[in-house]
Amino acid sequence: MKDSPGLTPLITTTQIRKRIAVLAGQISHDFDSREPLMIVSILKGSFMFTADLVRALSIPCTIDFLQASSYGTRRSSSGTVAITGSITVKGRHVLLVEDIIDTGLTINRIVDHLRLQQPSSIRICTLLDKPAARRFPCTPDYTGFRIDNIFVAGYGLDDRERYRELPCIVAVER
Ligand SMILES: O=P(O)(O)OC[C@H]1O[C@H](OP(=O)(O)OP(=O)(O)O)[C@H](O)[C@@H]1O
Ligand code: HPA
Ligand SMILES: [Mg+2]
Repeated sequence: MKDSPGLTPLITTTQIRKRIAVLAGQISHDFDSREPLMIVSILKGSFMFTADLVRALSIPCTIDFLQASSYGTRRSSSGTVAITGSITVKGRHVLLVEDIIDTGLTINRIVDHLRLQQPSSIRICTLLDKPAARRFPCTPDYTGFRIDNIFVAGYGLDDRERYRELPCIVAVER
């Protein structure tokens, strides 16, 4: 990160790649005997994780997207989640793919929103989990890395819309 002063590498590209291989193996095993798994990627933050995760799966899946936004240009949640996008999950086995679960507000709003359509099941896969920041309960079914209560960016995650393109996760200077 020579060109980005203030950024401390936290999780390397290699660590991410290896961890995704393990997660994809577990997911492929758990959903093996079911109908095609319905991947629902929560944008924007999960675009890179989703792209790498689905390529590592060995089971058939479909891929849909919802956008959920609550941080905007802040480093703390606004407390209001704007959800955009329309998908049909009735009768499907859904795997929500998130980049990070922080307070837990976004994932709770999305699960409530989708449950109204009566999917067969909803499971949650997150690359990062910040349990110390939780204000709304959530226990993900698949977790890449548990991290401390610090603001991070890279690999899809942003700090005021910056750094999404980085191939690794960095801690952002406060
Ligand atoms: O658990 P929470 O406290 O709700 O935080 C997690 C959510 O916040 C971020 O989304 P953001 O609102 O920044 O939108 P973005 O993905 O477009 O950056 C992140 O991508 C998660 O979806
Ligand atoms: O630590 C974070 N980084 C980027 N986006 C986020 N959204 C919730 N927590 C974070
Ligand atoms: Mg964001």
